[in-house]
Parts: sequence; structure tokens; C-alpha cells
Amino acid sequence: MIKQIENPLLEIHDLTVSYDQSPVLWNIDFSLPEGKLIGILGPNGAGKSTLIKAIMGLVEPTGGYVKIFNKDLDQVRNRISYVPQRESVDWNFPASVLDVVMMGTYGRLGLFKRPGKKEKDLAFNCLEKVGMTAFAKRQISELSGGQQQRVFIARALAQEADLYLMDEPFAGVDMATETAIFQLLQEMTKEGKTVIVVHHDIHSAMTYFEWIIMLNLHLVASGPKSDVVNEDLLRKTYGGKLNLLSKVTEIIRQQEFNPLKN
Ligand SMILES: Nc1ncnc2c1ncn2[C@@H]1O[C@H](COP(=O)(O)OP(=O)(O)OP(=O)(O)O)[C@@H](O)[C@H]1O
Repeated sequence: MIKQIENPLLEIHDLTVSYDQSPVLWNIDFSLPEGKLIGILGPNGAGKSTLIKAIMGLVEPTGGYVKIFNKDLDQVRNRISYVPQRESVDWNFPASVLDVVMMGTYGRLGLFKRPGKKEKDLAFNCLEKVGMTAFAKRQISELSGGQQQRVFIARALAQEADLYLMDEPFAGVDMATETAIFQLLQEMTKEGKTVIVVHHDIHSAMTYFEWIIMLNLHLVASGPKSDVVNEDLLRKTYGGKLNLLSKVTEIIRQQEFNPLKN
């Protein structure tokens, strides 16, 4: 099930990405609407991070193209914010928490302008949103994994982008913080921002995402949650991982009776 969109925010056409000449994403074709909280789901090695990297221009496709806001990436890079996977970041880089979040504001400052009070206030505001104000002066190397992740989310927020791409932003983040940040992301989408999140926990995925992309090297589905979350498509995405499927079936059943569902 692949729902195409008129005037999409993001359009991916026939995208193939290979590492060492072996394709890991095959002929991916989908478009996404603006202002939604969108989840990318799939098993380990499904190509989720590769898809995000291809959108960000960090890996070169062997075929196909990506258009964002109907433009090439280079024309809209300053409207996009990217939170990479935790492991790909050098957390020993000597910088305070506040410095890291301030870096998020640099893109809008221009080449020769130094960050001032406005940028500092914005950085503190973003730290507050992720509950990390008290750690502003700490070195990032001295934080726990979950705290570092929260700082990185604050840095992304400080970019004040229109499109956010987050690769497993909740890895190592506790449940209460995950809930608070998901609610924050929901609020951002109400302001017209689009947030795309690679996510592993199927339960919170069902709760928070409005739109779901299911990936397993090929695109299995892309559409509103209510259209794509069914046992058949989940089986195609995750294969015969029956424990997971029975858990998901249970979640779907609960959602059918959940008056709060989207
Ligand atoms: N730089 C690389 N060089 C070679 N192969 C790679 C590289 N990066 C990823 N791969 C391979 O590409 C495939 C897709 O990897 P990717 O990281 O995109 O998957 P993923 O869905 O994000 O996985 P996970 O859920 O485990 O993070 C995997 O088989 C992986 O081993």
C-alpha cells in the first residue's frame, strides 16, 4: 500500500542505494505530506538509516532521485535538520551542552555573524524542552547516553527547520523522556513542521505516528497509520518474527478499541 501525495513535501522516485555495488535499497518510490509525524519502521538492516542518509545526501544513490519542497537538497539544506544515530557521533568532542545546542543556530546566522543573546535564549529554550537546562555547562562527554541524545534533539530544535530527520532519536532515552519528546514533536507538526523518525518500538510507533513507512530493503508500505498497519503488511516487513507479530496484532486490537486513536 503506497499512498501518493499531491504537492508532496518529500518525493522519492525509483531510489536505489548500494554499498560496494550491492543494493541495500531497491527502487524506492513514495511521497510524503507536510506537517505530519512520520515513522520509518523495519527490522535491523532494512535500510532505514540508509534511506535517511540518502535523503540528506550523505550517500550517493545509484539510481533515482529525492526532491524536498519540490527542489534539490542543496537548495533547501538550511530548512532541514538531521539527528544522526548515536553511534555515529564523537561524544568526546570538547564542547559544553550549551555550545552543542548553540551550534544548531549557526546555519541561520550567516558566515560572519557571531551568536548573541537571541541565539543563547533559543538554545536555553530548546534545552528546557528536553529537560536538560540544568546540564547546560557540562561537557557533553560527561553525560549519560540518554542525556546526550536529549542534547542532540535540543540542537535539532534550535535549527528551527521545516523538516526534521531523526535516526533512532530515542535510543537509550527513558520512557518518560520519550513520551515528553514525542509530545513535543506532535506539537511541532501542529505548527506545520514535518518530522520523520526512524523508530524501533512498535508500541509507541502505533501511538504517536500519523504516517508510517514500512521498509525491508524494498518499500512495503507508506501511508496513514490506519491504512498501513495491518498484519499482512507487518508480516511482509518483519518476515516470520512471530513474537513480534503477535505483539503487534495485540496492539492493533487495543487500538481498535481505543477512543484516543488518531
Ligand atoms: N557504510 C556501509 N558500508 C557497507 N554496508 C553498509 C554500510 N552501512 C550500512 N550497510 C549495510 O546496509 C544494510 C542496511 O543498513 P542500515 O543501517 O541502513 O539499516 P537499518 O534499517 O538502519 O538497521 P538498524 O535497525 O540495525 O539500525 C545493512 O545490511 C548494513 O550492513
